[in-house]
Amino acid sequence: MTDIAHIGVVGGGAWGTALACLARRAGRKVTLWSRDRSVSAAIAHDRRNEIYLPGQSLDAGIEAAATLGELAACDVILLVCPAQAVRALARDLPGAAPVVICAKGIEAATGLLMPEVLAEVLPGRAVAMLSGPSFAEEAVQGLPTAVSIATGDAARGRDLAAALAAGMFRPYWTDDVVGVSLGGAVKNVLAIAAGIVEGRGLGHNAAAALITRGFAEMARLGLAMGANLETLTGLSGLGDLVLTCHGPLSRNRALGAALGRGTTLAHYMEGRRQVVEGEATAPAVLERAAKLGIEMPICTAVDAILHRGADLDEAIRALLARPLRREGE
Ligand SMILES: NC(=O)c1ccc[n+]([C@@H]2O[C@H](COP(=O)([O-])OP(=O)(O)OC[C@H]3O[C@@H](n4cnc5c(N)ncnc54)[C@H](O)[C@@H]3O)[C@@H](O)[C@H]2O)c1
Ligand SMILES: O=P(O)(O)OC[C@H](O)CO
Repeated sequence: MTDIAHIGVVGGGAWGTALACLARRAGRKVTLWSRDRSVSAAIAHDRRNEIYLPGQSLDAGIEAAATLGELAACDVILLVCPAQAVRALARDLPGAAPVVICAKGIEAATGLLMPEVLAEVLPGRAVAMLSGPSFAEEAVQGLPTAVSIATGDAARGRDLAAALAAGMFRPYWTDDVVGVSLGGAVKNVLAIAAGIVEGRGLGHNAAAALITRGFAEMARLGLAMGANLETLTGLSGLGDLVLTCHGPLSRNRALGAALGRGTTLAHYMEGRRQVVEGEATAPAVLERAAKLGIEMPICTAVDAILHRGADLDEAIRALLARPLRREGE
């Protein structure tokens, strides 16, 4: 039995709101903080989050915290903000409770995985990573969803899984923190590529090739960083890659589709409040890969299209014109 009775959620976006609902369904007391107090107030009082989860009825009993300090007595804190905001928010986390990072990305300024950022900001604090194929909209509707929770301490992983599991939400635990952190970050970059394939009308053959060769890139980097193959082929790696590359609910895929149809990045992002993690993570993935001498041609093409003005059709032609090689090489 878990002794995790009270869960703090930092972030009132789509996933923070969904995880707060899931934790309520698991019978936990839940307190949610959002930097926008009108969002947390609406979640708590109206059971709505029309900005990030429009049209969804939320669970009763989520309490709104006006300050992060009000989370000091929580048994666990779920950190559910964009990856690039994790460092700043972690600095302000109160108490000593374990932190479960639910952001999928790599810090652009440092090239660090999310748990590596936490280790710098909160040295000695217990940290876990939650990731996997999980559209917030589906999870909050009570549709079946399975995720991975990674922590170096197996007993803590089991307790966290037990504290969040309920009905249709099924967390697995693992000690492969690097694998779970990396899979969720790289899949966002590849989902932008999958969107481009769709937006450009490149067909189903291309979509399947993109997922397969994209996974090869994720696996090459993951293995070089010490991840386990079973994690990379699991929920947080291949599982989330397949979901995000195919799922119309993906914001990363939607960005790619818009680019494929000829929209510019700046135009697409103008006035948009929802995070598109792959955009900032693309160069960070490549920096990490370069340090290890790992080739990631699809991620390189995505980064060039996003940030270096590369012509989309030229980038696609260049990918297909790469030297032929034995599969698996
Ligand atoms: N939406 C999903 O289906 C889903 C599922 C699994 C994981 N995730 C991951 O969860 C993380 C959060 O995603 P989301 O879907 O909740 O995003 P979102 O765009 O719906 O909401 C982002 C939230 O973070 C807040 N925020 C943004 N910048 C901030 C800052 N600098 N400081 C404090 N708060 C800030 C926003 O106010 C908002 O509450 C991302 O890393 C995402 O990849 C999302
Ligand atoms: O909307 P996306 O592209 O950020 O994807 C959401 C989740 O990460 C899917 O697991």
